Amino acid sequence: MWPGTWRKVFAGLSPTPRAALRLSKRLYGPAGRRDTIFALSSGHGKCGVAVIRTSGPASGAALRSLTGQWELPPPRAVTLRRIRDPSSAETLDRGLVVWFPGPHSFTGEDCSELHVHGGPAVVSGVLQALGRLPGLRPADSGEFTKRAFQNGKLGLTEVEGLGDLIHAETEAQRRQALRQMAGELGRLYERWSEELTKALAHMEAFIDFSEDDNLEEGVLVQADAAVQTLEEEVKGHLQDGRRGERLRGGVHVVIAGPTNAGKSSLLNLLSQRPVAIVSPVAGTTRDVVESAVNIGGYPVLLSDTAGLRVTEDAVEQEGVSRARERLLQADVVLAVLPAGDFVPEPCCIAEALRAVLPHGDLAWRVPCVLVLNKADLLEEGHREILLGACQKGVLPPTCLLSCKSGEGIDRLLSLLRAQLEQMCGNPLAGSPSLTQARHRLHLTSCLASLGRYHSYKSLDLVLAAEELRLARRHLGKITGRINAEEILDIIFRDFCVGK
Ligand SMILES: Nc1nc2c(ncn2[C@@H]2O[C@H](COP(=O)(O)OP(=O)(O)OP(=O)(O)O)[C@@H](O)[C@H]2O)c(=O)[nH]1
Ligand SMILES: [K+]
Ligand SMILES: [Mg+2]
Repeated sequence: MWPGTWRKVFAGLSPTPRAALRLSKRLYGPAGRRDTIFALSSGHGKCGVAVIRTSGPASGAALRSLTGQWELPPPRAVTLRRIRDPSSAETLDRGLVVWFPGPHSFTGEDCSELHVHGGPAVVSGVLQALGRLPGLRPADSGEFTKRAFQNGKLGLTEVEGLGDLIHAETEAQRRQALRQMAGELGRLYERWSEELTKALAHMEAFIDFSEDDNLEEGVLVQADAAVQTLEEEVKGHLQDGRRGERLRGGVHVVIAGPTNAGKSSLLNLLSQRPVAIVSPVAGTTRDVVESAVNIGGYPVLLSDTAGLRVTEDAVEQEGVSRARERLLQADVVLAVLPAGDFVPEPCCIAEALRAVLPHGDLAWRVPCVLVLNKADLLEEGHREILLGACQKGVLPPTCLLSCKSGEGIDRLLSLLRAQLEQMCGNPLAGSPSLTQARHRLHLTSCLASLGRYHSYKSLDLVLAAEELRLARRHLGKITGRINAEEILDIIFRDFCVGK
């Protein structure tokens, strides 16, 4: 049997304001307690099933109001219920409901989920009904995740991993995000933080008690050794060629070469759609044309650029200077040359490649793949001459390609994949990579503090200990153990509503 007040609410009778306030306090807790938030957690637009989530102390009451049943479903079990508008008792849908009493929920608070039919009218009907319940309000972007963090359910690096998982577009990105979300990166930083704490404790003990004889001699040496080991580890972690960040943000591959080599044709071939204009007119491409593609599970941002040549045309000159600029930002260069230019005399390939690469340097720090395009136009026997020439000497990995017939595309893809693998690493192997510029910033500051610790340690132990404390603070900012609202806002801003 329901309590009398409940029966009144369910009968659609509105209680007096005073009684309503009392009722609301009984059901939803006293004012000043945390709001209960709700949002559509699945994607927007028409879909088969939409998931609406609530989190906060009034979640249970909201579920009771919407299902019209006093009895809450068993925890974490999916139950079919009629979902109704509490004020009019009108049926909005029949759907699945799940009750997650805190602390065993995503946010750590009482949570509920309503799985309803994904039509816009059903979804807006349920959202409006929720909005009319006392103590409930629509969630802000990332608020569910923020509450999970504040209730200790997730560390900051895990939160970032979750955000990356939501945005992951390729398999390698997904693997890296899952690993970070599972807490591996966070645990690494926490271990470092603990080691610093230990070293700091030893130093402080020495500072405070070294007058007494009962302190071991080796305490300071031990702390110093621990700091040095840590320093090496942090340095190694930072010198990872930005693999985690590259995998997260995409590898920048720049297509460059002389006019009419087939650069735009190659962009279109790799993108599998006509992204850029292709024409027999030399100097067709002027702006940098970008296209995001997935190559072997790695995210790649391809840039097609203006053909490199000396020209009187002011617009084309601007195109060429943009191409040069983009080349300087490349992670990998795809240099495209027309194969026919180098037969039967293949001697000047290196010369032509130098004209493409920055500073005319074949040993430039950025990896390069050489594409000899329009292989379909080669005469019999010329392929062998070219391939033979490319295997010798200073040239980067080379492939003969025809954008027209598709010949050679498999070899090009495998050359590219090899470069990407080397650059991004295997996200499942080895120690986890740092994935954000934010991590790099704090780790660099941490190293700087450790460096100052070394300068101070023989002069002033108190100052040296202070630097260890600062180093630990920098690590803490990565995992969120130091409560800094500004870092939180930066991270949660990237989340969408309902996450
Ligand atoms: N036969 C043959 N023609 C090709 C091939 N690739 C491109 N072409 C042709 O070569 C011409 C130039 O191709 P684009 O892709 O516009 O060359 P581009 O390097 O982007 O040229 P610009 O933007 O002007 O520097 C077009 O007519 C293409 O159809 C190929 O593999 N074989
Ligand atoms: K062209
Ligand atoms: Mg072009």
